[in-house]
Amino acid sequence: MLAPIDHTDQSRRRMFKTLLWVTMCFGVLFSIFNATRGLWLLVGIEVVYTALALYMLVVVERTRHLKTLTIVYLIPFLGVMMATLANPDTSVGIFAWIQTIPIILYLLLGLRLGLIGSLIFVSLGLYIYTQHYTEKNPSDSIGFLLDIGMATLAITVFSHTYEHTRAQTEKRLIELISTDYLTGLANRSKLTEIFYRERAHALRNQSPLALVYLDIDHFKQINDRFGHETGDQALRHFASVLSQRLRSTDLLCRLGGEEFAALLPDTSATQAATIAETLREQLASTPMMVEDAPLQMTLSAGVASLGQDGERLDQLMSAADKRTYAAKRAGRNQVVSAERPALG
Ligand SMILES: Nc1nc2c(ncn2[C@@H]2O[C@H](COP(=O)(O)OP(=O)(O)OP(=O)(O)O)[C@@H](O)[C@H]2O)c(=O)[nH]1
Repeated sequence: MLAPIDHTDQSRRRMFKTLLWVTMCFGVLFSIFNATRGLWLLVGIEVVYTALALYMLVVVERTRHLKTLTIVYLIPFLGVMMATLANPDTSVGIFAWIQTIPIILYLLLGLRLGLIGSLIFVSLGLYIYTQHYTEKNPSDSIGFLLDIGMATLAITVFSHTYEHTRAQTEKRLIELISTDYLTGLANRSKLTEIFYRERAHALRNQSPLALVYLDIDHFKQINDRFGHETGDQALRHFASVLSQRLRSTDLLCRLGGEEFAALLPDTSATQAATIAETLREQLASTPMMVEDAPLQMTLSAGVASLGQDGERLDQLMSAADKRTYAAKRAGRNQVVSAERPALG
């Protein structure tokens, strides 16, 4: 049995941990450095922040609210950075750190928050710079401001483009690993993921949840008689006919070969058997055209429901599979459920 797909962004978690380690190391170094210069307020802030980074490192691995935790950490992080920039005793070279803002924000928070955060904090950093240095040495500082402003703009554009491409690629990959290439339906791994989501919803709301196994009858004969290409076409036909009859909240998926399953939220076993019966009739009355002649397909189905047949997906699959097998043995082209035994 496949485990549900974990869409938690592992790369962001890793990136956040890297930032925490970097903050801790620099926190220690800067606090020693600032202590030697007698900047005790900064030393205090850096020590507290290093301790916070250490605490976050402990919780980051198991948190389910990674984005919130990241924002909670980043706001004081950027606040400390701004306070350091604003301190007239720090050197002008400290402004080079402004360039790390877009990289950190895009990699940790994604496109929208990355852009908003970068605009706010980069502008603020450059504003602080103009307040503290332009007046002291106007000729040097304008050039420096332009250099650092342009370099930071370039880094922001690169970070934005990189994050956009990465997010698109990730979306496409998730689509690919959860879709059956032949029919375009969801595949088994998507069913696993959606089942656990729907089960949580059903348990929370005390609502029913049903699973229907659907198996094309004598599919091998289609392959043997008309060839594999037509067999593939028959699978697509099956998927298309059944999809049209189901609700948008139902999930039809191809388990493999000529076996399919439909996950029906808010549906009792009795209702699911009626729906499966409708699907059976619809398929039988919608033949596929092969070599200009109609080819009728039929299906055998087995119904299982959450609670009655178990709590886990493998238990429901096993119950539905057994009932489908009973339908096959009883002559095919029929639906079997706990209340509706095989006929024949
Ligand atoms: N064309 C095509 N055939 C496939 C695909 N996957 C599995 N098959 C074929 O599906 C057939 C399944 O045959 P069986 O398991 O005997 O099932 P059946 O002929 O439908 O018989 P019953 O289920 O007992 O009614 C096999 O011939 C497989 O080669 C596929 O992706 N495309």
